[in-house]
Amino acid sequence: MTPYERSKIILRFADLLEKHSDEIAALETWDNGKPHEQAAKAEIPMLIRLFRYYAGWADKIHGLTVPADGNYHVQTLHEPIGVAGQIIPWNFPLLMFAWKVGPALACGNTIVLKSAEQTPLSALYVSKLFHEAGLPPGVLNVISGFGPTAGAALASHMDVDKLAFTGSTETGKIVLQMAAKSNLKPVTLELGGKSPFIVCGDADIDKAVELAHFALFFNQGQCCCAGSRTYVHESIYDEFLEKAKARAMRRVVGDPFRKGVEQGPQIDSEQFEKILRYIRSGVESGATLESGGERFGSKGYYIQPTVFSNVQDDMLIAKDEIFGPVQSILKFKDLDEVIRRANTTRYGLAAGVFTQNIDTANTLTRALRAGTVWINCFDVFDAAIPFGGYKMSGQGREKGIYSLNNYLQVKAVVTSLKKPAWL
Ligand SMILES: NC(=O)c1ccc[n+]([C@@H]2O[C@H](COP(=O)([O-])OP(=O)(O)OC[C@H]3O[C@@H](n4cnc5c(N)ncnc54)[C@H](O)[C@@H]3O)[C@@H](O)[C@H]2O)c1
Repeated sequence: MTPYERSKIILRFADLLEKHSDEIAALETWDNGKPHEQAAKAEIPMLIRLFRYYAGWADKIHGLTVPADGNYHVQTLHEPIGVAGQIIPWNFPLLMFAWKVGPALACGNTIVLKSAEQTPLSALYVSKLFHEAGLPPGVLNVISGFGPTAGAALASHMDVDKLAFTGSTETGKIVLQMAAKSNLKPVTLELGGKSPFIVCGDADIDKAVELAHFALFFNQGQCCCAGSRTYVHESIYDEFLEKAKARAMRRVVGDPFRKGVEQGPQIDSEQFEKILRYIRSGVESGATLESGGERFGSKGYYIQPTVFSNVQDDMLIAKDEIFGPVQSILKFKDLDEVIRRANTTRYGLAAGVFTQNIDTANTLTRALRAGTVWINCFDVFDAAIPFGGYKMSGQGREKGIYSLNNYLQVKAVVTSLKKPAWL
């Protein structure tokens, strides 16, 4: 179909998302356990915005004419890559669906998307809306299934032309190998992180406390880019710590459908147990437990908002991705030191910088080895902003203009010219 027709279908889909946003937000909370207010007020609007953004791209994708030596007319065609295989995780079921499906459809591909086994519900529901919007049968295929079977089948399939994966670094390595061993399909990977959140001595402390809290605890701490290493300058460390602890203790945990609740349960028993093991490891390795540290209540996979101080870089809680509501606060003395320490990680997804000094901000921006640097803000996920990791946080970028290349082939067409009027 023409790009304009594709664009109109995606726009109609966005309208349907808007129309059904109440039940979609409820489904997302049922599926994942995240606070309903978060799904309704933050995530569903972002979902709709992202599809409208990519609807706008559908009819603006084109190649170039290229000047070359000799009597030739040279052009590039930007073709759809073909069948896109997409594997997504459970922490943001619909946003991850959008980051994958939006650009792939805008570029004219067909899709087989596998949702995470913990959260199959909302992706199925919105796919039905896509068909209502006029997407022909067979273009978007959503399957529910387990990783080592359904996911592996996609990664190693000879007729899948491109693979986009979001999940753990461990699984990312497995699917990359599968792609290499099958048909060498290109792979984009969005993987784990251990992002530093750096609070300089001149920062607005109250704002920094609130944003550091948000950076870590948002979505039950289940964010790949969570600010999970809070580095605080020694001159403000004590004040920051007291306030960060007080903020964590005020965090409202409970039934995600209840108004005002900030934190729901973790996704499943496996993650719940893993987080509690990391909390025990923090205590055993000598970090100071300032607040939380235990299960919240006696029913469901709820965990108390937990804050550790006196965290050292070589502790497991400072090195591994915990993926839970556990904030680690570390002290630093000077800029060179914090740059070195922030970069000493196998990950490189994101970083937060809090300072009122533009020179400090500029120095840190260029020195930090991370795919996103947020300055005096965090978790800004506009559809146009590329997202992805350095090092073992992944390969390639999603969102924005950068995602289009993931779903296109470039064909060079060279035509011999007999009597060119000009070259
Ligand atoms: N970078 C990002 O944008 C981003 C976003 C969300 C989550 N994550 C990362 O994901 C992790 C948590 O999610 P998880 O536990 O669901 O990760 P996971 O890697 O186990 O699962 C992610 C997806 O991969 C599938 N999968 C699992 N094993 C597979 C296999 N052998 N072959 C093919 N597919 C397989 C799963 O079914 C699921 O759909 C965290 O480490 C987090 O940082 C990263």
